[in-house]
Amino acid sequence: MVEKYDTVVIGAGPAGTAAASSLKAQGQKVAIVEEDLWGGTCPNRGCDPKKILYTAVEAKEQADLLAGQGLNTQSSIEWPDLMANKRNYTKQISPGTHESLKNNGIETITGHAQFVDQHTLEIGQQTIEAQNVIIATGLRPRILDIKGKEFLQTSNEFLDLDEMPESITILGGGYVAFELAGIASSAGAKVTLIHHNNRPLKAFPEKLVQTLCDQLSENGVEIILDQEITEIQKDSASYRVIGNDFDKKTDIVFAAVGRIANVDQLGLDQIGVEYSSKGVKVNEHLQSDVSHFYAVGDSAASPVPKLTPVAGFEANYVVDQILGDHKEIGYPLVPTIIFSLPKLSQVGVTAQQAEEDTDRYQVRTVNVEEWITYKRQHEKQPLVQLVIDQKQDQVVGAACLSMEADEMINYLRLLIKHEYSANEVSQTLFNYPTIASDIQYLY
Ligand SMILES: Cc1cc2nc3c(=O)[nH]c(=O)nc-3n(C[C@H](O)[C@H](O)[C@H](O)COP(=O)(O)OP(=O)(O)OC[C@H]3O[C@@H](n4cnc5c(N)ncnc54)[C@H](O)[C@@H]3O)c2cc1C
Ligand SMILES: NC(=O)c1ccc[n+]([C@@H]2O[C@H](COP(=O)([O-])OP(=O)(O)OC[C@H]3O[C@@H](n4cnc5c(N)ncnc54)[C@H](O)[C@@H]3O)[C@@H](O)[C@H]2O)c1
Repeated sequence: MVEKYDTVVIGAGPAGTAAASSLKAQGQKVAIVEEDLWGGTCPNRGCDPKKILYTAVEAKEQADLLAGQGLNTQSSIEWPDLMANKRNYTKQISPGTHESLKNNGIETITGHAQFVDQHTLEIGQQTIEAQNVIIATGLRPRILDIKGKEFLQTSNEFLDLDEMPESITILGGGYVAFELAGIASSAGAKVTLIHHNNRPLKAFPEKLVQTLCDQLSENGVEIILDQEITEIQKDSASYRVIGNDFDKKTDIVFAAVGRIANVDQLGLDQIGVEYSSKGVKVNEHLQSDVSHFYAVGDSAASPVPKLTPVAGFEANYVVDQILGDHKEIGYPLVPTIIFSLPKLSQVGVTAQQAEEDTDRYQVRTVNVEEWITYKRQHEKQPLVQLVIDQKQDQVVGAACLSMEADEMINYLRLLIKHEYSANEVSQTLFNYPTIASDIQYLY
């Protein structure tokens, strides 16, 4: 007999598990299908393991800045120990997530989901039916279609390296490329980052990106711009990375050139659900062309950055839709961050957007190097950029390059969202001297 469910969720990452758990809690009969690791990218091969590695390199970099300033330190990264620390965390994620879904009364099915018709899907030998479908299958790393592409590795392998090689080359100029470059360089590798045009991290302000690149270069990362790589060759124990006028030997090559949606092998074509490499085409209710098929998180071609908090937000929104709410989705302000060395984060109206309407917006960039927060840490050229709406006399956007950028942008996000005026900020008392108290001097 074919088992029937109210909702089937495909993919057990942050988006899928959040949707399945909420629907079950609301009394639905729910199944969730996962073909690989329960918990998905973020806790197994993304944010969390990356942050464990980053925590050690961040501590090392901060200690290095204080060397000779009263801190005796000879810190270095013991990669195998750090990797053991990471694995100790990640090893319990998949079984733990699976167990918790089962304990919540959700039917968990391991395997690759494939649609037979608009209500029926097969997972191996098993066939199930569902009234509603939520696609939450995430993204996978894009591999460049070049000669020798079989030699390219991805962030998946980087985050599970047994040893840090002497030299590594990273192709790409986005989130992953800059985060891996910082970690590997701090762990002692000679890192080369190769980007195909002259504007890496193009969603972030040019001045801050340029300063980040300068600082990485000073710390030994070779950043090569405007170089299209056409071939990877294997040379006994190493590789050659080859471009038009470029040829470099390296121990390992990573492709960090974007990610593509895992929606091309679900059998969606024959049932009329439209998709592209960006994900399932969705309307403002996160519904596909087939109205009972929803897509959430990384596998939805929605107009927002593909991040864990966004995945959770979209999952909760779709749960409400399925349970009968019909309002259009309205996204909150989404802060973004690159965990590079230093961190680069932004929120709200960007400097690029501001430049398109200079009557309305003013951009103010402040070098906060002399401020106590940064002086005591001996940070080099920390920058904060504010975008001010001159008509409303309100800060509407912010970007920050510093080791404090994560929390600084979290605070600024709240002030922007709640439209705090400079006067209100000056009337607010924060612990001093902290990142929060710095904001009073910025406003
Ligand atoms: C290296 C790296 C670092 C990152 N760091 C951050 C960070 O610091 N902060 C942040 O907010 N975001 C970060 N992200 C992004 C974050 O991981 C994703 O936005 C988040 O995981 C999206 O969740 P999701 O549930 O949509 O997709 P995923 O977490 O990718 O989950 C999708 C799941 O679907 C499964 N699946 C796919 N196809 C099928 C199928 N046919 N049948 C069954 N199951 C299937 C997959 O195996 C996977 O488990 C990072 C990503 C990477 C790669
Ligand atoms: N801290 C975080 O929140 C975090 C960290 C890692 C990943 N992520 C998520 O994962 C997604 C994927 O990250 P990503 O870095 O793989 O993709 P990305 O889209 O951020 O960057 C890809 C980069 O590769 C470049 N590129 C494309 N083709 C190239 C080529 N032939 N040679 C060299 N460079 C080339 C692009 O111009 C772009 O700069 C991010 O967009 C983000 O949603 C988030």
